[in-house]
Amino acid sequence: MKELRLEDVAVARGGAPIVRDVTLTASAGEVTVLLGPNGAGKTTLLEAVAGVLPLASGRLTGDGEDLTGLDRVARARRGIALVEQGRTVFTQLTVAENLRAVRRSATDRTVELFPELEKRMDVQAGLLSGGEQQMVVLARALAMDPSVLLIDEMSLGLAPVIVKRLLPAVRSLADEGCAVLLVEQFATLALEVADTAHVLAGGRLTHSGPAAPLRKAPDVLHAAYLGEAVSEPEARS
Ligand SMILES: Nc1ncnc2c1ncn2[C@@H]1O[C@H](COP(=O)(O)OP(=O)(O)OP(=O)(O)O)[C@@H](O)[C@H]1O
Repeated sequence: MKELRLEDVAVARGGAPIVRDVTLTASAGEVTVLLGPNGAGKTTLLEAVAGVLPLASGRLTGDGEDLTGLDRVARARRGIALVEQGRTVFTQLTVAENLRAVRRSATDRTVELFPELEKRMDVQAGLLSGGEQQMVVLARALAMDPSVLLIDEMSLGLAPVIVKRLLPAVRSLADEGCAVLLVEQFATLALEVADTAHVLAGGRLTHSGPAAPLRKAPDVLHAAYLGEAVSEPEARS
């Protein structure tokens, strides 16, 4: 899949509208970051894209094909993978077993991306550091060979120095052709690897545009987090 598109998407939880009017595209070869304050609806939106939650209205398409009516399994078959919040490794299994549970050859690819895991393959995943566990989670998602990777706050509970190690790996996945849609709380770090940025506040997009200008415009980002309608940073005087 080269292009995943959300058109006027609304999502509800327990009958309560959480996300509305979201239109955005995630393209192959790019990192699209979704920023925004806690409770804005970012997880809700990713879950709706993955098919965990239904869309209340709007459309989801992959290269023009309507995916809206497909369930999670059918979307996964189309190449959409979700890395959920929380480091969901099998703690009792070794790193290698965690990876092989998805695909036998997954360990080779993992070592390419995260050489530090090479010596940890026979260690129980539950004994790894948080950062290493997140590497295993990412590697498992990759083993499914997704064309669209949805990543929900992989940095939760991790130190910025670890996040700095993980985000370039996410960038390299996009460079290899994956369309990455990344939800991230470390906005500054995420913008460094992103091509396009969207800010979700109060369930609506308050900013959409290229990531690069936002790196130098914390005030624009701040306003978007507060839910204010904002102009493109380049357009400001
Ligand atoms: N299972 C649920 N049932 C009902 N409402 C929920 C449920 N989970 C989350 N919510 C509500 O939906 C809103 C959006 O939550 P969501 O987790 O999508 O936001 P988020 O932007 O990902 O925030 P965070 O960064 O805190 O994870 C919040 O107001 C939250 O209270």
